[in-house]
Amino acid sequence: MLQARRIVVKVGSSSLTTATGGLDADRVDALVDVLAKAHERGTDAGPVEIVLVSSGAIAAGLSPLGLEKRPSDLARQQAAASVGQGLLVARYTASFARYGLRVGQVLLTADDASRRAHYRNAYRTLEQLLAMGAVPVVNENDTVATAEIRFGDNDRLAALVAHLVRADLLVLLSDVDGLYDGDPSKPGTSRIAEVHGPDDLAGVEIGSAGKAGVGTGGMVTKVEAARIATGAGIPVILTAARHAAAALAGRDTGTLFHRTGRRAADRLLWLEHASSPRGAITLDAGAVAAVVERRTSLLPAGVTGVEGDFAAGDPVDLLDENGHIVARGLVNFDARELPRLLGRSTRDLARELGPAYEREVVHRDDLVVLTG
Ligand SMILES: Nc1ncnc2c1ncn2[C@@H]1O[C@H](COP(=O)(O)OP(=O)(O)O)[C@@H](O)[C@H]1O
Ligand SMILES: N[C@@H](CCC(=O)OP(=O)(O)O)C(=O)O
Repeated sequence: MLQARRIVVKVGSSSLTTATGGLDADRVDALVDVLAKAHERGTDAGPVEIVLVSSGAIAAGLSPLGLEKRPSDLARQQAAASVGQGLLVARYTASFARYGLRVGQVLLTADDASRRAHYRNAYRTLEQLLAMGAVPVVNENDTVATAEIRFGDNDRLAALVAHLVRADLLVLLSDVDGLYDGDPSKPGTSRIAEVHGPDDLAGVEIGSAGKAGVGTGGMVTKVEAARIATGAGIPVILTAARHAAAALAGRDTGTLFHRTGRRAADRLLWLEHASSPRGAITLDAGAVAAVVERRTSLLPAGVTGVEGDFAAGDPVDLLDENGHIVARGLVNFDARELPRLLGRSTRDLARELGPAYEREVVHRDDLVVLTG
């Protein structure tokens, strides 16, 4: 951990704001003190780069808009996020400036991150900010994210950002100092120091957000984030924001999730975990075998059915003839264009409708096979 050179740190709303809404400037400063010092201290191999994934926009916007608690409707959440994100970044800008550090705001949605051009842009911006010594402050782009394209929780976003920037470590900071074997507010529960894989979670009661009322996903989304990151080869520390200094100094704190896999850095992890399908395409048995076993592109000839109202570029699920999801991909046609192409060879389609119709329904580079 001490040798981690690139660290993604995610901080939850409950660690930055008061329960009634409003930023707690002292807590923001305390977090920035820890991050700036870790950056300055560096490792034997060079400086430490920090990417901060910060929640808190909605919570920070509540009291300025006269809202007493997090509203249940998306429109007012977006209004609160719009006001709160500005305040949040202004606070970080002032706080990091005490150390001569610049911050750069990066707002992402689940939807655009799984698209090739947007994914590359996000990657390039983050790399460039780090190369210039700035601290990227990432959040979901709440004001434009509609219900279908929302992450909703920043834990998963942080895991995917860690993968995107090829981080050495993901630190999830919350109001609780680790994963407990049951509801931590109840007596008799204890902290789990290390998780080596799913078996260590058997019997653990993983609950939703606590009483404070500003957090969203509770432990469910943190454990899911840890699963995504560790599966992609990135270890995760989950601890309380007040223990951030200890965690970054490599001292034993919170819960350490060991890596379980190693996965090449590509945007398909985003397609798998971040996108919500806008429709479904049914494949015949030959196309299922081609896509799942031979990892080829999906051509119109192998498609037997289309559901949903998607547009070219949207994520769709690919189903076998029994309706089981076998893959997810970015489709190259609008839903209304597909019915007349079904079962036809690309050569026929090109001859009849023009070369634009020679394209794959889903290109293999835009396709992730879902196992299990
Ligand atoms: N098994 C568990 N171990 C630890 N915390 C848990 C567990 N189950 C539920 N929780 C709750 O999850 C809360 C943290 O989630 P949340 O409020 O969403 O945090 P944040 O705003 O930091 O993302 C804790 O305060 C705790 O009440
Ligand atoms: N994008 C939202 C954060 C959503 C979220 O995941 O919140 P939290 O559970 O506090 O990490 C915001 O800034 O309010």
